[in-house]
Amino acid sequence: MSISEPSQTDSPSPFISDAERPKLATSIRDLQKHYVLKSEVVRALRGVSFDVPEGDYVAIMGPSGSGKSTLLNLLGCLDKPTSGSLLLGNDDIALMTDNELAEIRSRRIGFVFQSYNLIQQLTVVENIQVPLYYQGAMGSKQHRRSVELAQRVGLGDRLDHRPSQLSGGQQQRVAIARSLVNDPYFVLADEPTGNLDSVTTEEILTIFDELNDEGRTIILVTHEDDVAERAKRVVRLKDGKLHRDDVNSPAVRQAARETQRETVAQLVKEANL
Ligand SMILES: Nc1ncnc2c1ncn2[C@@H]1O[C@H](COP(=O)(O)OP(=O)(O)OP(=O)(O)O)[C@@H](O)[C@H]1O
Repeated sequence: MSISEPSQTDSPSPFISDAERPKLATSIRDLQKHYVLKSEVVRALRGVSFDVPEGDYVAIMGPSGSGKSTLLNLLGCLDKPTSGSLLLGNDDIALMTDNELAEIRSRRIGFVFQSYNLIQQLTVVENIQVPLYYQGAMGSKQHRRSVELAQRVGLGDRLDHRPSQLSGGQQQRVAIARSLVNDPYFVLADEPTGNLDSVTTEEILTIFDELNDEGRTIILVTHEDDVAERAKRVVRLKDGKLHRDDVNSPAVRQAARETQRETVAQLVKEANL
C-alpha cells in the first residue's frame, strides 16, 4: 500500500532558488515511442512525463504491454524516442547520434539484469571491470576500484571466482558492483530479483537500500509489490501512459523490510529443522 502524493510539479516554484532545487538524474517530458509494424503503428509510450531527482529510488510497474520495457530501453539509451525529451544531465537522448548514445550508455548508466549477464570466462573482478574495458581504462587504479566494489557487495573472498562458481545471488552482486564501476547517473535494474528466492531477494534489496542511503539513484522495473514497496516511489504505467506516481511512506517501506526479513527468518528456521 502506498499513500498518494504528487512527487513532482510541472513548473519549478518561483520561491525555490536554483541552488536549492534538487538536481535531476533524469527528466522525461511528453515521451512518445511508436513502433511501426507493416501498416500498423504501435504507440508503446503515449506522452510520459516525470523527473527522477538524484538520490531517488523509483520502481516502475504496470501490466504486461503497458510500456515498461520500452521506457527502460529509452532510459538505458538503447533506443531513441519518437518524440519528447529524455534528459541525462544536460543531454537530451532524442538529439544524440547512435555513437553518442553508445558512449553515454557505456559510461553513465549502470545496468542490472534479471539474468545477471556476466561473462562466464572472466573472474568476479574482471566482470566488474568490463564497462571500463570499453573505455580503455584498465590500470591499477581501476583494478583497485573493482576490488573495492566487490568487497562493497560482500564478495571480498570471491575475487577470483568465475560466475559458474557463484550462487545466483552472488552473481547478481557482481552485476550490481559492475553497474557502479562508472559512477553512473543511475542504476537501471530490470526485474533484478526475478530469478532469486526470497532469502537472496532480501539480500539484494538490502544492498539496493544501502546504496540508495549512500545517495545512489536507483530505477528498477518490477512486477512484485513487495519489491516496489522497498522503493521511495512507484511510477505506474498503463496503456503507454503514466497512470500513477506515488510516494511510498517511510512506514510502508519499513513494513515491507520487516515482512521480508520475517519471511527469510522463517525460511531459515524451517531449513534448520
Ligand atoms: N520492437 C517492437 N516492435 C513492435 N511493437 C513493440 C516492440 N516492442 C514493444 N512493442 C509493443 O509495445 C507495447 C509495449 O511493450 P513493452 O514491452 O514496453 O511492455 P511491458 O510493459 O514491458 O510488457 P511486459 O511486462 O509484458 O514485458 C506492446 O504493445 C508491445 O507489443
